[in-house]
Amino acid sequence: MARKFFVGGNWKMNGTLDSGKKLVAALQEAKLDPNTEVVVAPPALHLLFVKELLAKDSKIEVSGQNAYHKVSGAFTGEVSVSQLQDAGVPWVILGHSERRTIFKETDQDIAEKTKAALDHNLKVIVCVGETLEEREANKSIDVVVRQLNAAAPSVADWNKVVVAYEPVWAIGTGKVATAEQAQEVHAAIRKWAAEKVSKEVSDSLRIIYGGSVAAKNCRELAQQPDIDGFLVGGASLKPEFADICNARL
Ligand SMILES: O=C[C@H](O)COP(=O)(O)O
Repeated sequence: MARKFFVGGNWKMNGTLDSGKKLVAALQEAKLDPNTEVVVAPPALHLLFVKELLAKDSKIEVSGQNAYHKVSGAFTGEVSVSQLQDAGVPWVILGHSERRTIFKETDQDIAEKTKAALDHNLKVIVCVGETLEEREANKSIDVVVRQLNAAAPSVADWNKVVVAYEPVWAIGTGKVATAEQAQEVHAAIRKWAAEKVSKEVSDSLRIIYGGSVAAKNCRELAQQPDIDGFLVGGASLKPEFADICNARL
């Protein structure tokens, strides 16, 4: 089954309203591959502004970078899944390694958030990936499988999920995983899906790669059989993001 190429731009905690406006204008002017699904994740404060700017080009959707699983209440500083739904934000990134490492989110937290997001009709980019220490101990696949096993019971409809493999050691470091290293883990994720979920889900699940993706390395990665797109950090703030969206052209 052909899986639609997916490229997410995670702007993280960067930019201003003005720089967001310029990024949107650049995307609207770029000639993007119509066979690529493009999603951008601005900071929470900028989400609605960017969504409104993009409305002229409905092909590009917006995503939250995180959400809290409770619907409402005394959770100062959080944005809930239901608030994203209410605001018409269709996607949310969950389990990003910066949430796991800096903000100490656990596999259980991410499972709860995933369930809540899907229950509120959001589509979810679930992130998994190992640290450098875990890779050096040959535990990359064990770690990713552990993270997926924790999230899987929360998923009733895998069509609403994209899995992002993001080795922590490759994020923002300029050390991109080689195409072979990334493909090996992506193939293991697809095998996991076939065994734990179903062959049908395994065939259709989009597994995207994140970690220092740039215009100069995206094409080789995009040619791997189990790499269905990218989650891009730093380069999503630059004009080269359009080239990354067009990696399969
Ligand atoms: O969400 C994106 C990833 O953390 C990758 O970030 P990066 O492209 O800056 O390495």
